[in-house]
Amino acid sequence: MRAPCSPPWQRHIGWAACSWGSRADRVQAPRGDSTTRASWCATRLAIVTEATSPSPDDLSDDHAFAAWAADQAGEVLLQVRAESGLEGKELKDAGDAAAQELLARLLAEHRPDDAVLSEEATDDKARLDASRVWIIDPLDGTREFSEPPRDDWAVHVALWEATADGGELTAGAVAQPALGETFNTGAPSAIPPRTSERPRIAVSRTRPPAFVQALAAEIDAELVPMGSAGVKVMSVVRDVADAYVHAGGQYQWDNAAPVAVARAAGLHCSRVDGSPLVYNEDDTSLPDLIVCRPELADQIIDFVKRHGTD
Ligand SMILES: Nc1ncnc2c1ncn2[C@@H]1O[C@H](COP(=O)(O)O)[C@@H](OP(=O)(O)O)[C@H]1O
Ligand SMILES: [Mg+2]
Repeated sequence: MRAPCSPPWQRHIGWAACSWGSRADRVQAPRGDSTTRASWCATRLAIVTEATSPSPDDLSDDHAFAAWAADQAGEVLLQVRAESGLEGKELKDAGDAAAQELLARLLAEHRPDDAVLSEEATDDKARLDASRVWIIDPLDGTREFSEPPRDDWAVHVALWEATADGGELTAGAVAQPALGETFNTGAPSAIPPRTSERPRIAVSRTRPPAFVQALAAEIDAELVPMGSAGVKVMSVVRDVADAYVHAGGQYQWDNAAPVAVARAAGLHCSRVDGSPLVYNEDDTSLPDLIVCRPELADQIIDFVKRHGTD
């Protein structure tokens, strides 16, 4: 029996591992190309999650559904990482495929009338005429996912809804499975008081934009590199950083759910020039953003207006 203080995802993993057999006779992914192995993982692992469904009443709430779906995909990803025996690109592909398969299935089952925009699926332009669109990134920080024991990877689930003058993000969740945390708009985070006098700016660990170094020098900030857009936004929610500043490329799925969660927590979210972040546009590219404590926004936007992002 597992210790009662284990977080839910650990208890779930224990149950899932048992359902596959003991360590000695555990079923291993088949040999073969990465597509075959990824598909094996997706099928086998998706089955595991069915036992943890909450009641349909709970799931009629979009905030609760987003949190639950992100959490479920996170558990599957933890299992792929721990149980598949895959590494490197095969592990990335298996994670992407398993989380996509699960989220697509949960959305089809619980939100059959809604459109979906996913990093891992063909972009069905019917979403442009839909009133409700789920914008999902089944695995953000894919590179870090494939480098155990790194914990800077996430699952993103956001809901965009049409309004009279366009549309807006109305619900969202970001799971950080390796931390056992799922941040969501149903229970908005209270931002802790700032613990660092010197601003901390979260940046991409592998491709930090050059202008952010100049920004940091001007406002006497420290750069905090990490993987995953969702993890960087949640680092501001968690008071691990005070701002996330990015430019040079990103897509709607990379930042929709993180922005929904950050906004609900009262953080500033905008493009780097201060203009609004607009979702469910035809072009999936949404290449830059700022998420920060409100008191830092003017300084950052002013820097970009003076220096640009090149
Ligand atoms: N210049 C760029 N062009 C396109 N996508 C980018 C990008 N910089 C970051 N991203 C995407 O943003 C996410 C976070 O990246 P990073 O960890 O470097 O900050 C990653 O998503 P995925 O992991 O879902 O592919 C990555 O692909
Ligand atoms: Mg991503």
